[in-house]
Amino acid sequence: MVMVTDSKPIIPRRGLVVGNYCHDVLHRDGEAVAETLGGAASFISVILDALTLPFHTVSRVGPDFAYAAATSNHPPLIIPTSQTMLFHAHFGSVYPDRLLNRVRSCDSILPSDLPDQTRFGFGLAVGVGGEILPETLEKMLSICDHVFVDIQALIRRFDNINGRVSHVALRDSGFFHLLPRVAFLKASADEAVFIDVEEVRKLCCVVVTHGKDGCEVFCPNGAFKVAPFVADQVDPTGAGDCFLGGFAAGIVRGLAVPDAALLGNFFGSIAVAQLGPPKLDFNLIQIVKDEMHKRKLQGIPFLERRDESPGFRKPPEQDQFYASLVTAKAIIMCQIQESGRNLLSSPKVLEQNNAKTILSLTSVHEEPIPSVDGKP
Ligand SMILES: Nc1ncnc2c1ncn2[C@@H]1O[C@H](COP(=O)(O)OP(=O)(O)OP(=O)(O)O)[C@@H](O)[C@H]1O
Ligand SMILES: O[C@H]1[C@H](O)[C@@H](O)[C@H](O)[C@@H](O)[C@H]1O
Repeated sequence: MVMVTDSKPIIPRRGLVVGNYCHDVLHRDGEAVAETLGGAASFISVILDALTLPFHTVSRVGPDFAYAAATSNHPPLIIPTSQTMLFHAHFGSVYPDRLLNRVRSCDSILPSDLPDQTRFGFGLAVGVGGEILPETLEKMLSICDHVFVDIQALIRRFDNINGRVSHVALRDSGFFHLLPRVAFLKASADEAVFIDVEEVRKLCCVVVTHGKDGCEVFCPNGAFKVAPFVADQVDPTGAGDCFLGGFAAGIVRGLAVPDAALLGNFFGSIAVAQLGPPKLDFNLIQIVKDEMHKRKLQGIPFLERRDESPGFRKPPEQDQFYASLVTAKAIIMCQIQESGRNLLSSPKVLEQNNAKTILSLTSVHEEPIPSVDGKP
């Protein structure tokens, strides 16, 4: 368990995002519908940038990397002897459970790739194709105050012939001994079966995402559910990444854990409504930032809150926060729809964006406001 040594208010110092960018080919019901920039680091960058949280990215790609312009703010390390990781994802009614093949792999991220002389306020270990080694995570834990880990970076394994993604038990992954130094471990419901949640929550907080049903948080001193936002799912890819980006940003910006989880659900629901990394308008995201500012807990570092109950109780007036996010989402989705129309009529802009996506966007829903603890 991480020890609390500092009782100063948390200051959102620079973050460190570690995980390879990749190329994704998305197939809906057997048909290739888009090629996009992928990798959890790319989805998370969009969220952290939109919320103006400064961070440094460590990511490896090959010279064939097709999205240099889209990642110019957070450039990857281009390894001349390697190639960019490539995934083929299959989803839709034929594949209700997304099927994922790693078609090409890329070099691992080594501890020596991480900066030596810098200390980071927070870290995100967000590998997609087995590129994060135990020693790399160990170094992250030593140079970052608080580390958020996506379990997909730890337990994925790949078939030697077709690259089909499978999983090993977290206990057998080679990372288990590091859990007591991790702040939050995020797993999707499919991945959570590879851990003993009751055992792991004694070591670090576990956040389990449940797709359209929102998420659950399990900490040593409490567990709760957080309600989802309604979305028309176009592509499930990156939902978990955007969830984690929103959740981590919420924690770093000083929200209570249930509020941060709500923010994760918010960004997860925006992600599934678009193909590839979401496009977010900075001015509209300001609404979300203003709401976050209002909800900020003053003066209590989150790791301290973790050991006390207040950070894990449903915070006062969270339904109001939910309602504000619903309103923000309606505006953001309208804007996305509008820019999608513009993008489709302007192939040049599509190229500039460097997202070779075929955009397919959602309609905006009026959402009922459920109770945020998941109870009717
Ligand atoms: N259909 C949906 N409608 C609304 N919200 C969704 C939907 N799907 C996902 N989300 C949001 O995104 C979060 C993460 O989704 P999910 O549990 O599918 O993660 P995941 O399987 O890790 O995603 P991926 O691996 O595709 O990135 C959910 O907790 C929820 O908040
Ligand atoms: O781009 C995506 C994304 O980052 C997902 O989180 C991951 O599940 C896939 O492996 C990847 O192709």
